[in-house]
Amino acid sequence: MIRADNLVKTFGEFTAVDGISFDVKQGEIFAFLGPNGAGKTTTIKMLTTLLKPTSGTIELDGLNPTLKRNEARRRFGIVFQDPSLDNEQTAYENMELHAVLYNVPRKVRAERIENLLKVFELWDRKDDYVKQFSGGMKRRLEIARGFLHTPKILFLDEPTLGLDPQSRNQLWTIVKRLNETEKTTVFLTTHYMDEADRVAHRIAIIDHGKLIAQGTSAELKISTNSDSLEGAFLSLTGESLRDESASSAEGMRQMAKMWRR
Ligand SMILES: Nc1ncnc2c1ncn2[C@@H]1O[C@H](COP(=O)(O)OP(=O)(O)OP(=O)(O)O)[C@@H](O)[C@H]1O
Repeated sequence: MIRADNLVKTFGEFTAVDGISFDVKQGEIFAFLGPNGAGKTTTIKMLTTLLKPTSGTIELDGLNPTLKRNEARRRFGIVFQDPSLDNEQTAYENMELHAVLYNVPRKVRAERIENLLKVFELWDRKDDYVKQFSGGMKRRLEIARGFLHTPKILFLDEPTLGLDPQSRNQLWTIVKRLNETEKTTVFLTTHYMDEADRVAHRIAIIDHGKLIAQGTSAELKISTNSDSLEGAFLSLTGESLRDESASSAEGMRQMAKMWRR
């Protein structure tokens, strides 16, 4: 469903993504796990036609998104780190606008919005302004919106950043359920190992722009002789996720991202 072959992205002299290849099957939840600055967002931007690869090829549902940009775009939904909801509109209005933009047929629009708002436990708040929502509710609404046009693939870039454990848990439970019922392929990035371990069918570990391992959580543990994903990660990278031993500058960057929500 998603195939990347020897994908490279350079910014001037700097190589942010350094020759990565992977294959995501239909219906799979695939996690890109890596520390801040590893190249996760750059990869997602290339996969979703927002950045042009320096070299390498991408295939999305059999299409080359660089050549068939609009056709490819119709097949996926994206939820980025930066919030894109309109705070001055209600939850329902945000959904409706997106449905119109993505040509969700008028006949099914209302039903689909109602279903998704119910699944994401926001139906009873549908007429409230988004500015009154908590961070967790906003994230749920963004992801509900991402599912609206029945995409074949949903890209989620660090969707749980800044959420409390309960909201993270709730969000993943819902995404997993939709992955099962709608068979949506999910490509997500995270730097939380427990999330990748719990949610993803397969995990790719990225660091300094390179994929250093990929497989199921069990495969990664076996190949590194570790009893946890964290142990596997440490064994593969020789370091803990940089975020966990964050420098003060990195800490501030994380805080800034959270407050922007
Ligand atoms: N437009 C750009 N120009 C120059 N450098 C960039 C640009 N975009 C990203 N980078 C650099 O590329 C590297 C990878 O960034 P990227 O955002 O892909 O990392 P990430 O793994 O998603 O991290 P985070 O979790 O912090 O978003 C970083 O060192 C970043 O500073």
